Amino acid sequence: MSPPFCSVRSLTVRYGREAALGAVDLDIVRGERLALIGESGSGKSTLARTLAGLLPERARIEGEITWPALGRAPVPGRDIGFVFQDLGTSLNPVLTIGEQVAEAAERHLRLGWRQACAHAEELLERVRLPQPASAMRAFPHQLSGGQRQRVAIAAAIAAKPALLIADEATSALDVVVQAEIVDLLDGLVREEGMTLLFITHDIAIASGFADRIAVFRNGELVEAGTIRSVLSSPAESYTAALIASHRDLSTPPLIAEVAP
Ligand SMILES: Nc1ncnc2c1ncn2[C@@H]1O[C@H](COP(=O)(O)OP(=O)(O)OP(=O)(O)O)[C@@H](O)[C@H]1O
Ligand code: NI
Repeated sequence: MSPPFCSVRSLTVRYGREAALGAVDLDIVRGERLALIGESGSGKSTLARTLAGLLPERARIEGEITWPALGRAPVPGRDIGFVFQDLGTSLNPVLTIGEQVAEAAERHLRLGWRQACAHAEELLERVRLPQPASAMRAFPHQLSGGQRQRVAIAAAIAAKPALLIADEATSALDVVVQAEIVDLLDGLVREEGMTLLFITHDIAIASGFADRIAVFRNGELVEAGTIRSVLSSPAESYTAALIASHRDLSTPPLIAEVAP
């Protein structure tokens, strides 16, 4: 067996007195699409931010995170790309789409500005943004929410990160656009061989395309396993309740797809 991409051991994270994440053990397999699910406040984003080195300074971390497949500590932005939920804050309103994606390429790939702009346009094509050449000159407010999220994804993958973290990246979008973005992420990680950490509170979205699922509650990892095993025989009553609360999952065809 190849070494895990990332190995998390006894990870505890505190912002204040209480642990936001308590003694989490989790391996992330290279190339897998791992979904983190769980209700609001369960610690999903805390785990993602810890991996990406994006915790606030006052946060205290105990435990160990190693990157066996990488063989060194990841450089955030270059080895790990991050896409957030908030379509407003991840893009700068006063910079053009082209400038922001090119800036990411320039910074992480050490390209000259002209090359970075050419690369940015290719990236906009890769995320299937309509009319990438003219979109380069557009400002964020001129795009739809789904288009802005495509731009954020383009910036996140500019340096070809080994790990892409999407934290509720589709939650602010309507259902049809959500599905398009999930489809895009799925295609990109397959083509680029990226590992995807997909965070959602929506178990239906997670089960639609992820390989494995990790269920969080109150800062603890409740269970982790393949989508098939977790959906068909959840080990924990909490997971069973999450599944049962989702009508789409308790009715065909999804269960039929998942059942052995
Ligand atoms: N920057 C912060 N400062 C203080 N407490 C925080 C901070 N970020 C998160 N927390 C707390 O840590 C706990 C875990 O929060 P976290 O954001 O990781 O959960 P989550 O599963 O991502 O929730 P959501 O689905 O709402 O995004 C919560 O109790 C939350 O209030
Ligand atoms: Ni979150």
